[in-house]
Amino acid sequence: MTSKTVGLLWDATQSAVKEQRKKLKSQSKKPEPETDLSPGDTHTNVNGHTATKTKASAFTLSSEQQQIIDLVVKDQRSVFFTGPAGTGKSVLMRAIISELKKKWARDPERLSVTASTGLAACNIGGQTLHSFAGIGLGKEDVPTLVKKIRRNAKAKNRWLRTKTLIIDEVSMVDGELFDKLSLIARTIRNNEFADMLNEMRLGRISDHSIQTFKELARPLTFDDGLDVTELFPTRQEVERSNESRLRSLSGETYHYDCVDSGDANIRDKLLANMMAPKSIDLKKGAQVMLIKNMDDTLVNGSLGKLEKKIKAFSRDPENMKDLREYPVIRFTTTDGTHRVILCTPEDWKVELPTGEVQASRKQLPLILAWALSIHKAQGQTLERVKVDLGKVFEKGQAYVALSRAVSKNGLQVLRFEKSKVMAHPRVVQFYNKLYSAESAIKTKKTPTISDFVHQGAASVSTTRRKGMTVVDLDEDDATTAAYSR
Ligand SMILES: Nc1ncnc2c1ncn2[C@@H]1O[C@H](COP(=O)(O)OP(=O)(O)OP(=O)(O)O)[C@@H](O)[C@H]1O
Repeated sequence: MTSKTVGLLWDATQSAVKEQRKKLKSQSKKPEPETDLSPGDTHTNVNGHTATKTKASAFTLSSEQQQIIDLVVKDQRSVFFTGPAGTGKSVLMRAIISELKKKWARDPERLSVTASTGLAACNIGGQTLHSFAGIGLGKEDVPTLVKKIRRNAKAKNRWLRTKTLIIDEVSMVDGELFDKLSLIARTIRNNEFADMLNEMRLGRISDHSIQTFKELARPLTFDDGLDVTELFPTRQEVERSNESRLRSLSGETYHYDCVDSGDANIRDKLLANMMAPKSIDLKKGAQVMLIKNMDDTLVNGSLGKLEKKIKAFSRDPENMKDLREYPVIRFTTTDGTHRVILCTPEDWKVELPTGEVQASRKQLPLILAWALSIHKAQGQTLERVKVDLGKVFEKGQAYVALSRAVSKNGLQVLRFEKSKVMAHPRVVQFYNKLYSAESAIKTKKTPTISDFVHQGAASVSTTRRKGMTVVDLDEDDATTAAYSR
């Protein structure tokens, strides 16, 4: 074998690949002495290992092989590794694949194992690069190939879902094809939804984006029995919606009150904006949202359904005698799988900068989630969102609501109108006043330390303006800017 590529190497140009090939030729003629790899190296040469050649299962990987595995698996670097015959490239490749399979065990689509030829692909249990890419022979130009891939749901999904791409025998991939693949990757993996939101934020929404938003009026259905969360401008609308959905469920209501502590004179005020509610009513079948990060896949914003309640001790060591019934929730996790969790009360604290706790609330980390207020949704990212723009939204609120969605596939928009989503003119003005750090350096005199020396209260703001752009937000701007993140 002559060469391998692991990782997303789409930024390599044809000339860079040629350059690599030249290097490889000279390297395989005259092997270099073994060198240490620094974590920053992404192009590495596998030199001869000293370990005796035994069965794959019987030997340990050399430190050089292990370093390359770490670069790929832990550091997630784009890595090109190669070396003369018999230096352990295939063994290393198998080890990398096995580590990556473990890493993506819950989401196997994230790893794509490919090779330039059918035989090589077979050897590593993968598919050919052409078949992964869905490009046939790949002779057409890039726009035609992109259209071809977009028509093929499976191929498109592979391009979108893959996080790590392995290409074995990469030296057999023609440089021109490599450049085409790089361009295809950039075109297909480009996040159209992020661009649409950005246009909205800057007040320059294109006709194409308007049309795309209008197409999002279609209803969304999911096979895990969970519904979209509808975002409303007011709390009253949220309560009405959640209460009516809860009433429509039959069965017993489970009521949970919070336990607040802290100075009674101020704690209500301090805890007023807390996500965790003072009390919550639940029923079997209720749609809920987790409001705390539990681990990597169960996060603030995860949606779930109440399955039942069971008797359990509170996790509070002081309340070990508190044998209460707590809800068991079936959550859909960030990786699309399901987890069934017993939810017991959690703590939320309001602290002074010194760490002193002023008030705290103990409550289940759950809220009803058929409906949510824009205010509470701020700062959340949601997999499934419904926004009816026919309702009254304040300037900037519609943008916040729509930008809560992770993707347009999980967003339903009713009664879309361009005028409803445009940013506040003052926000647009604010963004127009900004320019890049690079141009700031080019056009402005570089500040010296004397520019920052305090020269009396009255001169502070003008002194600061010498070297950098300071855009003062008055209260009004600050509010609208906060709404337009
Ligand atoms: N860490 C190791 N310790 C001991 N033996 C090893 C180690 N890595 C590889 N080997 C052995 O070295 C031999 C060559 O390894 P391998 O087939 O991976 O090399 P290669 O670089 O892919 O070679 P080629 O380019 O010829 O296909 C094999 O017998 C393999 O079992």
